[in-house]
Amino acid sequence: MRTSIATVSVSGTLAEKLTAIAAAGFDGIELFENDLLASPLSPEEVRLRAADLGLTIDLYQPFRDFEAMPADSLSAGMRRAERKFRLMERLGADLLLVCSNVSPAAIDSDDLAADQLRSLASLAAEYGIRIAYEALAWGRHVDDYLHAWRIVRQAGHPNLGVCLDSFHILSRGSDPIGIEAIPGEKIFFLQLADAPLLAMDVLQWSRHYRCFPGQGMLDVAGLVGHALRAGYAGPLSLEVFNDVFRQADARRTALDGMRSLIALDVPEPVVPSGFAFAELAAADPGPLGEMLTALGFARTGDQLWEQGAARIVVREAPGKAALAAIGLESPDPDASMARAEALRAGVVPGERAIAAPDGTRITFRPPASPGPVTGHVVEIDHVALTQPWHHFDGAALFYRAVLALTPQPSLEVPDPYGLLRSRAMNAGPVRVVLNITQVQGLPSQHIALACDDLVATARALPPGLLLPIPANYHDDLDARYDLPPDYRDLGILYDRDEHGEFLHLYTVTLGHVFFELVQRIGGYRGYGAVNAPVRLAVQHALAAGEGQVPPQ
Ligand SMILES: O=C(O)c1ccc(O)c(O)c1
Ligand SMILES: [Mg+2]
Repeated sequence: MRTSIATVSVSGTLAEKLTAIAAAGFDGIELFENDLLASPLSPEEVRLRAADLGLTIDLYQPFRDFEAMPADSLSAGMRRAERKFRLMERLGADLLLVCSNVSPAAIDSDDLAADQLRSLASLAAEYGIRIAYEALAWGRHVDDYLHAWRIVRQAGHPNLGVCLDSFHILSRGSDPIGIEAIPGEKIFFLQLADAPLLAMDVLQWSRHYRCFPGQGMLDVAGLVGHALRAGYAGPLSLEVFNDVFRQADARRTALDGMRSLIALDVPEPVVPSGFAFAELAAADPGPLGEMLTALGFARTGDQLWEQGAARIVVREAPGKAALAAIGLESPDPDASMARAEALRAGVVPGERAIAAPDGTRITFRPPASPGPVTGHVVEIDHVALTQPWHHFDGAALFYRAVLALTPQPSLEVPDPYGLLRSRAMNAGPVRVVLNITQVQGLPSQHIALACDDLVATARALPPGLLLPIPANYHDDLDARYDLPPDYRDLGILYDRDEHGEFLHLYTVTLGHVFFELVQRIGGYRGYGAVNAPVRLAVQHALAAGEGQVPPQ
């Protein structure tokens, strides 16, 4: 299918937007009026620029507050429309989006709306232009797509159809099945946007938090299916209003948008079945090796450390210690790689690996048998990756679309200097936690190792390896739960949910990485996020050289 994107979805001047959109491989654009108004390019120049870049102008928008107005404002509306039709001739655009009226002056009459839209469509026809009528979720009298369709049907003009927008439909909780009752040729345009589930005014939600399909929690793919079954044959067009995208790099955003459209279309994902390994790199790998030894790992190869099914590769490379790569076990590594490439993942030159947006290399391996049992570590429980704030939605889309992980709701965690947003993505035992940092944030990643007995593990660790946890934390824990005194003595953090309990502790940070040791008891599903503020505060204090928290 043809792909399109509204110019409002990416940052920059109109010229920059066009360049970024073309570079990502889109076929066309929805030209937003404000982008044109602010552009020094004439409509003819915009038309030429788009054509040179291989882009068609699929839609011009928005045209507001036209229908169902008192009779005396009709001529002003028609005059305004005629100017826009002439403009569209210059642009070479033949589809105008008309949003349902939000004006307090609008009259609650479908007959009037249909009559006036019929007049508009007749005038448009003289210019070879068609009108796509869209129900805004906050429209004054028309806020539902089926209502908009009833008015279009009543108007009965060949140059009048509906524009369906997944956000307006799904945000109101309307059932998209009704789309299948609309003849495909009367669906003039299909706009796609996802959104996180937020309890807020729908206009604010739409104008600030829309995101690309797969980045939020709406079933955009299901809605596209209904439109295709109705016979819709126009472009799949992304229309995203998002405060972060307005500031982020346009090329990156446009590529994310393209990836989200490809993901709607690619067949069955290849779901990874486990972690094959995590790879750390450091100019001086010595301290990493020492820490792994202290954690009970056996060195089983030149660069390989193993314990149970947990495998850590330690490589010498310039820079401070950092997480460089993740190996995922795949039932079909070649198919995983092919899917990643189809979804425009960057392939690392000379390697069978792809690069995640945060730079982490990802490779796919067939499942392997576990290594030696040398301690209580059983496997890698999760990997936590830090993302810059403006890459968060892009990263979520990458891990969901390319790696077939299922996103969990975002959590917000207070940090001494800001708020950390955290979102887990998982597929069975493969768990990746994306953490957003703020400017002052600590750019650290961590590997969480699952243990079968955390108390025994902690007892065996040499002093100085663990992050010291303030006594206040354990005082509060004691107030809430009746826990073994070992937890306080060993600095173990604790959480529970309706499924079970979670014990965890953290090592000090080496370069940009630290380890977490975790024990899940009875199906606990989370990641101890309630305890993250304590960890972050202690890490900040240590990084600021505020010395050691006094031993308890
Ligand atoms: O927020 C708006 O006003 C607006 C305008 C045009 C659209 O297509 C839309 O979905 C929303
Ligand atoms: Mg829309």
